[in-house]
Amino acid sequence: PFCSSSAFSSPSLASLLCLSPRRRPGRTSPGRLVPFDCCTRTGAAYLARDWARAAELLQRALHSYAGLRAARRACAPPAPGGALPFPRGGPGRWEAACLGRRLRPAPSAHRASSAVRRDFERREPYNYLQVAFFKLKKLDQAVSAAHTFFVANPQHLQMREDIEKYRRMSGVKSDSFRDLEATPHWVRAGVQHYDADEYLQAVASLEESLTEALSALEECRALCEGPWEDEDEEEQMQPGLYEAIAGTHYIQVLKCRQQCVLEIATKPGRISATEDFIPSHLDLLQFAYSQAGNQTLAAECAASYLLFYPTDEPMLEKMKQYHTELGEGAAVTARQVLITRGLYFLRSLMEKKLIYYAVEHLGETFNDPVSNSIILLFCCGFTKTVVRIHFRIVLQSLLMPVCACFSIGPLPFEGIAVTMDSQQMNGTQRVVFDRVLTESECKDLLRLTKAAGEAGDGYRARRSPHTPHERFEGLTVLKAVQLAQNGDVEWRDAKLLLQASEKSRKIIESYFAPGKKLHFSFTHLVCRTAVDGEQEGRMDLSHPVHADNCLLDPEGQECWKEPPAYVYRDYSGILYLNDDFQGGGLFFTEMDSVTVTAEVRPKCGRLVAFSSGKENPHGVWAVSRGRRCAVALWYTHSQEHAEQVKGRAGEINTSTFKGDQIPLRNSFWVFP
Ligand SMILES: O=C(O)CCC(=O)C(=O)O
Ligand SMILES: [Fe+2]
Repeated sequence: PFCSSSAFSSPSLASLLCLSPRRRPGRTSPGRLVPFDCCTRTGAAYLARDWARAAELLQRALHSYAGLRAARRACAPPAPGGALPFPRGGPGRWEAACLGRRLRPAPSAHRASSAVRRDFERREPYNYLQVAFFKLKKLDQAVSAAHTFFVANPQHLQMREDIEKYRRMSGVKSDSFRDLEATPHWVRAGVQHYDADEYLQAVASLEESLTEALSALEECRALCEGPWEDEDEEEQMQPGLYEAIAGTHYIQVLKCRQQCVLEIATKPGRISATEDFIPSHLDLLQFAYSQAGNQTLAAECAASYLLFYPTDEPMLEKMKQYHTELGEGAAVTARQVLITRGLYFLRSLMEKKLIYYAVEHLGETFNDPVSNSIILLFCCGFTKTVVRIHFRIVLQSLLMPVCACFSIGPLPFEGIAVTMDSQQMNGTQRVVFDRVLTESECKDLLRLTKAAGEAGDGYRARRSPHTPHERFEGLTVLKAVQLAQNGDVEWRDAKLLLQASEKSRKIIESYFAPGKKLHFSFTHLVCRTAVDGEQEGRMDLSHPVHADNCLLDPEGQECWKEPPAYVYRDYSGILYLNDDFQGGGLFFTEMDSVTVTAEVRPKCGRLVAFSSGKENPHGVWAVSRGRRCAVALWYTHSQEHAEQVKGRAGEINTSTFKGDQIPLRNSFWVFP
């Protein structure tokens, strides 16, 4: 009955759904208030008739809006001349600091256009919410949303009609007609008492609502993940626990909990039971207790608050004050029941312990380029084994946003991004990483390619082995080192080539084969240059379609893993250095060698990596102008086939490496 509902014809539809361009919502993390003006996505979901998503986003926005108002209320400075002393810095600063503490992202991110604010004041989102719930066949929730809207908009004829329809519907209970915005009596009482300086009553009400919030959160936890391990036990931090909650199950737990908290937040008679609610209450409580003269409990609330925001300066300051007031001997501890909550909220202790655990147990895998993700997974309760199993699936999945709540220190290879994974490249074992090299590193390596043209090995600027329309210059690592020793190229550049190859090796190893060693098989710096005057009507490729470790037979749809193919190569990588040329894209095909499944445009710092077998036939489009340079890398699991600078360069003078060797010491390059 609601297709013609007011929700679809409301004049403010455009503003609520943000059909006009609007600033994107800020990045958010769990446990933090989402700016309530997150309607761009709501609008998209709504218009796409993705009711579940629309309902979720609307609820989240409503919840954030409520949180914002609560924060404003709680942060309103005390009236001048009242019983309270004026806080330091004056009321304006106090309010700003208080809001800053409560609202994350920053208060400015919560600013919404006046049209959207008006819509929220008029409870417009409930109108959309009722449609979404109705479509989702969640009648009870649809009715309460409709009722909530109607309470604030009794003149709304369309809604009046809708409400009547709901009333006549079988399966709709009369207690479904709830006002979801009605403030529970004890919250109201708490606020009133607070305002009236009746701190003791305020304390009682606030304690009651805190208990209520905790039990609501507890309910979600129990509902979603079963009983907790004994909170007091140090074992909690042991890997065993994470084993127990690891894997896909944990993803489900996280999803379930989010959903549950959301539902509770919009239940009638309940304050929003998010975790942010707890520290806000503790802040109010510590103030109320101290005003009521109970410094011990005030200090306990302050200590509990610090579990959530351990670096909050005003609270640390107060804590100091309480210590002085109570005397040195008095033990001030946080509330026992809040310890896990605090941990949960911040995850800081857990995070640290897990990182220590990871450092200790993960060894080299930990030091890999995607260790960001590994640590995040660890923080989310994943074990080493599970990390391995779920590694690739999990990276792109919901876990990333869910877990991205920790700030972690600088990591090796920080800043590298996975731009495309196998799925996005329509294949298996394919990936594109970006930012593996900086612009200046690309420049330095390009300088080396000049030497390749003059004195490089292999092709020495001869015609390409693949096409007469391009020149091909190659420089092996070995040759680069020799040239550096002779002073023909800068030593620093040669070393950079070694380092870049090692970095790529680590990246590829940890992405595709964590825990299993990958050795260099062959490495060279290659440039392909279009030969002027030979590009007209060109139909050939710069590099014909092939697989790297077998002989491709497109007709037979086979790939023969036998010599002369380099059958021991397991993974291939190409680290690109530039993009100032025409053509030259790398592409992947099916086994038929003609059906293109993915393309990669080279650019500085981009590393494409893939398994070297028949699952990855690939080729390079003709380079029709300019010069295309890359480091081509092949890796093998077989130690026997490991490329050794030493083995093949007997004449290398090892003294060159002295002192210079440090950055390469742990690399897989084998020096004398
Ligand atoms: O340079 C490229 O993009 C790919 C080269 C390649 O496939 C090869 O050398 O085997
Ligand atoms: Fe290749």
